[in-house]
Amino acid sequence: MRIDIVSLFPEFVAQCAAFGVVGRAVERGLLSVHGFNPRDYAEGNYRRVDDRPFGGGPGMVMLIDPLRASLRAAREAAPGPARVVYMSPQGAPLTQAKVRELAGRERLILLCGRYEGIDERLIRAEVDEEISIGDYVLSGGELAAAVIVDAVARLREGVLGDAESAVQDSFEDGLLDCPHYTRPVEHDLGTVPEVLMSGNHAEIAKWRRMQSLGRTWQRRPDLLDEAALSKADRKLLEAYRAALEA
Ligand SMILES: CN1CCN(c2ccccc2CNc2ccc(C(N)=O)cn2)CC1
Repeated sequence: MRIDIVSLFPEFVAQCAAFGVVGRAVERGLLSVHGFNPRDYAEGNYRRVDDRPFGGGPGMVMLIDPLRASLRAAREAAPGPARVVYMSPQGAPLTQAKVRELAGRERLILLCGRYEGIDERLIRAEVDEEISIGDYVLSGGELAAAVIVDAVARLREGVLGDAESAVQDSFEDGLLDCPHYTRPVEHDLGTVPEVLMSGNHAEIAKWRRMQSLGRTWQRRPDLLDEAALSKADRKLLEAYRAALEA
């Protein structure tokens, strides 16, 4: 998979692909991340990439042509169609389902806005979809792009070993994750739930599923569509609730 980043600070995003599982994926050639800086494609001796907004108001707006030239350079840097994604507060909320869809593509171009944003005509002509990583404002789209790089990369075949498998990830099945424990069993901060020491893998799986269901119900009821739960899941959630009242 190739991901191109159009940004005034491309090394910022490239750094996010230099560590951990994503860094290893890049080393192994499963993924490549390349930066394109609109300033390198800006005309004139001031190499302007922004200008004042028509209609007045504070701040500056990114100019069309340096961005358009950067996007063209990114497209031409490698074969094959690329999906152009613009990270902005006006985008569709990023979900794990959307991450899975983006991870299925061979090429992405992530467009990072600075200043007050980008001339709308460039967005309409070049952007395939706008995505927001949450309802808050960042000083630039680079952190949002880094989120997409990480979330997408870890779903690519071969990136995560069995040990780190994304399959049990929370949100993979639409639920929050269960609690995790490791050594020591006895600690002044408490002990480890008995079931996890039982070696009974069916019971352990049931306990973990119950915890995921219960925590989702408690913390993110918006994620829990109780109607869509299997009978077994509904029973587990009942057991979780009953244990709270006990
Ligand atoms: C002071 N201005 C800085 C630039 N910004 C802006 C405006 C338009 C596009 C990109 C940006 C870059 N910022 C982002 C980007 C994404 C997210 C997200 N939620 O995904 C939050 N912020 C508007 C505000």
